[in-house]
Amino acid sequence: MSPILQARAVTYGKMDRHIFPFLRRESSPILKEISLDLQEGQTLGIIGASGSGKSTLCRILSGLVAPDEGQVLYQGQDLATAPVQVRKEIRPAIQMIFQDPYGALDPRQTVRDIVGEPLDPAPDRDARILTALKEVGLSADMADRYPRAFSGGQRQRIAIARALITRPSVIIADEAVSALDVSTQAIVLNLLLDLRQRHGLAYVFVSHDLAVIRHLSHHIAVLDQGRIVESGPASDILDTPTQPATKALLENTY
Ligand SMILES: Nc1ncnc2c1ncn2[C@@H]1O[C@H](COP(=O)(O)OP(=O)(O)OP(=O)(O)O)[C@@H](O)[C@H]1O
Repeated sequence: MSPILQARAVTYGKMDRHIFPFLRRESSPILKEISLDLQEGQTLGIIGASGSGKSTLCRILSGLVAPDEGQVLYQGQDLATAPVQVRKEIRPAIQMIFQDPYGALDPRQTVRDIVGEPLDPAPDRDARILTALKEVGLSADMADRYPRAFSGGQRQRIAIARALITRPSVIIADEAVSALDVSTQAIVLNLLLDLRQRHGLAYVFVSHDLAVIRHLSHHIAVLDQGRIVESGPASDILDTPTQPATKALLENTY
């Protein structure tokens, strides 16, 4: 099996150049030589203490931010240096879902506009919006309402519909269920599992909740101060951790 998404020796955030460009002070990078593979149709769980670099890694894997060193490869193509046409084709294939279903949706846009936003104008646009809503269990009559009319779980479904509409192969979910109450979490997780099965999606799934990670992940990578200190099959990492950082996470369920 060949990986669909790979990080190769990714280093990011080496300098405080945004604050004092003239000083160019060397600081410890946020991410250090990160290498990982995401297999097609599988889930890679990412765990790590607060500030270990999980959100930064998500932004880099999604192509929103380019690494300072190293590469992110989608089907072997470098997100940063592939020809423009290739990058244009890759962009819709990797989508992100964020933690905050309230903050992530523009309150002034209808659900139709929010879900259709990643699509270029196309004759089948409206039909695709309604299909995406149906995929996440929302009905067509919800399309003309505004986010404020929905519960947290429904808003996260809207965010998932928006991610699905470009027919991605990879979804990167950064604490995607953390803001939801436990029973809504279970419903949204089962929806994500169902979509993985139906569309052969691969997920990078960041969560501080190890039960959630165990439920979803085939493989797990443990981040500690910007480095991957341990990675492997989910059951190995969770049942027989070898690194102090992993043991601390398991003991504290931070
Ligand atoms: N824009 C930025 N400029 C400077 N430093 C940043 C920036 N974003 C994040 N950092 C720093 O990078 C480190 C990693 O942050 P990141 O948000 O990726 O960690 P995280 O593991 O997702 O944390 P949490 O679980 O608390 O969300 C932290 O030390 C943070 O202070």
